[in-house]
Amino acid sequence: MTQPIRLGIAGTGRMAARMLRALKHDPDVTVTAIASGDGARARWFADQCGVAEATGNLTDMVQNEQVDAVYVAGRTRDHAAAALQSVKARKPVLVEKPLALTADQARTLAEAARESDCLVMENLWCLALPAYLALRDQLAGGAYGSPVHLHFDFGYPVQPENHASLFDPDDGGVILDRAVYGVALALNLLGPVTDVDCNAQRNDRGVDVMADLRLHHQSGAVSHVAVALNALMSNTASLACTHGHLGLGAPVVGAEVLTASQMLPAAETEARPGAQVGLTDRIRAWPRARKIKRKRDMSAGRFLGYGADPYLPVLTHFVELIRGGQRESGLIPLDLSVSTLEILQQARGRTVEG
Ligand SMILES: NC(=O)C1=CN([C@@H]2O[C@H](COP(=O)(O)OP(=O)(O)OC[C@H]3O[C@@H](n4cnc5c(N)ncnc54)[C@H](OP(=O)(O)O)[C@@H]3O)[C@@H](O)[C@H]2O)C=CC1
Ligand SMILES: O=C1CO[C@H](CO)[C@@H](O)[C@@H]1O
Repeated sequence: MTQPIRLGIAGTGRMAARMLRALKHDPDVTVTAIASGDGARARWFADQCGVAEATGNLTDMVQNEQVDAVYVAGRTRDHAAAALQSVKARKPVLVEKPLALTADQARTLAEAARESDCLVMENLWCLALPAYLALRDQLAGGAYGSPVHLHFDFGYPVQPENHASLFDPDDGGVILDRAVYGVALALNLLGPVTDVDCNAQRNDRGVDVMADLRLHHQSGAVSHVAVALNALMSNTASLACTHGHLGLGAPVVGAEVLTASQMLPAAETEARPGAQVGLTDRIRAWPRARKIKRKRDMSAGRFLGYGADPYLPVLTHFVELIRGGQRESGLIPLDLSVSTLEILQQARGRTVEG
């Protein structure tokens, strides 16, 4: 029988705990060690989670023979350095989103990964969800024509007292934390970006809490990515194409519903001056019929479940890459992560106060 991958986790926060919960559903992975900036905290966290090894020294963990691969789950500002340590030890590493704090850090990490032939993948977990894969397949199939406009919004209110990292001026902000998903999807679906505009609201510490990004793609398409830490948004994605529309239902980060509707040029009807009122017009004039149609439209959409936990598809993908000796993910390539960070950085720098 194949032995489970022995994973070391660098981090003791919310996401480290959340991923440990997801991993309970994955018999292919066992967590053998925890690393933290603080040894006592690592021990406490490991004890809470039933993990044997704990250390306050990340180098010790990545070099530990009981660790085959590493998951970097600490603060965003520490991602690149932690992942580099893993690359130096030639251990495959899954790095929380965003891959790094800056585009330079991301590029350095990507180069090191390629030079060392070591697998590095950003945890852009949504891209591995069945609904996202189906969206890409539908678009590639060509039946909806060419993509023209993407709208993606992700926001719900969170309080600084419960989410210190998100509101830390050296680490957080909504652009890095939440726009990362929409920007990665936009690049994935609509290709390279030539120009970025951004409007944002900042709190009294200068942290961006709401942002509205507009990406101009080389193809001529436009993406609109809106994100918030201070408001509830629709949490949906909507892709307008020349021959139809594809959409991801709420919650877009974790979507399980794909909607689709086609409108082929042949379906366009000409206005017919003086035409008689037909059956269709009579039905349309009946409010009850419109209500039934609306109910049907609202429930339309394919349910594409992710299984027991939304993080399982990306974990399964990571394990498959390791088992297959792959050095990079085709689904979440490093170039995508680097380009995403370049855009996030431009948006952060180019922000016009809103
Ligand atoms: N993929 C996803 O869906 C999500 C990803 N993330 C990403 O995960 C990363 C971590 O986010 P998250 O786990 O929410 O952040 P947390 O603030 O919960 O934890 C981050 C780090 O802060 C330190 N820390 C946490 N709590 C305490 C405490 N009580 N006392 C002292 N230190 C503490 C720990 O450092 P140490 O490791 O040194 O112990 C921990 O690793 C971010 O990069 C974020 O973008 C976040 C949420 C969801
Ligand atoms: O990446 C993320 C996914 O969703 C979280 C909340 O549910 C965000 O805050 C987070 O950073």
